[in-house]
Amino acid sequence: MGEAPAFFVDDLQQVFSNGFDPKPKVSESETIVGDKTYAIGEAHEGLALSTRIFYKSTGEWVIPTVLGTKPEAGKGHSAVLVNEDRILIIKRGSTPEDCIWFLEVDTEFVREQRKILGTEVVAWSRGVIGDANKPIVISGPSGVGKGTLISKLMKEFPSMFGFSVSHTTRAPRNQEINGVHYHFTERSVMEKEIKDGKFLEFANVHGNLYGTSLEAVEVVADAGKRCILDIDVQGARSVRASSLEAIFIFICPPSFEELEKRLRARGTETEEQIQKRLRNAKAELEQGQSSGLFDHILVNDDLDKCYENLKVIV
Ligand SMILES: Nc1ncnc2c1ncn2[C@@H]1O[C@H](COP(=O)(O)OP(=O)(O)OP(=O)(O)O)[C@@H](O)[C@H]1O
Ligand SMILES: Nc1nc2c(ncn2[C@@H]2O[C@H](COP(=O)(O)O)[C@@H](O)[C@H]2O)c(=O)[nH]1
Repeated sequence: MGEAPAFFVDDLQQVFSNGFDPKPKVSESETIVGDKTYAIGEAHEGLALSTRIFYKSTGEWVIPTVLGTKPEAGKGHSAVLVNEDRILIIKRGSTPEDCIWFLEVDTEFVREQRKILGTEVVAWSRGVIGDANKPIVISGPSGVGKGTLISKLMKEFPSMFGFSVSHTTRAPRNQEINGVHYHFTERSVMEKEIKDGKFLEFANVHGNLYGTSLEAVEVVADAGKRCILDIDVQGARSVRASSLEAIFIFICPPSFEELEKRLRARGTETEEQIQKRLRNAKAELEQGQSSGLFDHILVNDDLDKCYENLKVIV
């Protein structure tokens, strides 16, 4: 797959064998990936880039399902196939933050989505420069809404962010899937793996052992995504001391009463566990807000507002 390099075409006027009538494009690039040709077009400056796929073997054009945020057209672009599975788009005349994009055409994520949706799929993600590529560490007391915010981010930008799946010795909750939400493990096994140097960080949290394996972070990086870690304040401190350069965000509740309300309403802990988590929350809130460990502190009062602020940071 992907033997042919991509090229840039200005004012493409091509007519294709199946009579497909391509709308006039200001410019269009074509990238050959195996049997398929991905045509990425720019109709007008400011409008989103369009994608069509031409099947050489059948002579047909297909409009794929497009995931992720599409880039806006600029003053033309160049396209280069990378890793046989994504097309690097370099926009002309754009700001440094907006000039590099990737169109995933055959990544693991795209292949999975193709199966789920039963259609041809491509996924856009913005290329990142400098800080924008750093992993994101999200901490805050239990029940503040870290998981909720991370889920929203992953749902809106599925090809951009990847979740670091932690190990834990706590029992799975209903709906939690081993390998997706956590790697659920025995304490003795995890302790051995910690001794063997397999963990970036680990901590005793609310009476259980939690930790981020080096592999969990590598899996996300290997998928070409930006890693998100949901870890407690002790873990954040360990990551800060490690060689992993990350952005640290602390999420606060609007009040302690509201935190308690959310934790109870979630209905996943016993009364004893809730009390333990609330006791620990007091210390975490003090440390989180005063230690200088965190680059950003967000108050999760209104969920949508907090999410918008999170998006601005990341
Ligand atoms: N801004 C918000 N307003 C009201 N409820 C919220 C808000 N954010 C999250 N919640 C709710 O609060 C509960 C706890 O949220 P969530 O499970 O995301 O917390 P968490 O910080 O990930 O907790 P833990 O650290 O224990 O995993 C959930 O029921 C969620 O729906
Ligand atoms: N230090 C680490 N803390 C972690 C990790 N994974 C999760 N956590 C934190 O644990 C608590 C409780 O989580 P819950 O799923 O049992 O509610 C929460 O604050 C998480 O942020 C980890 O790998 N390392």
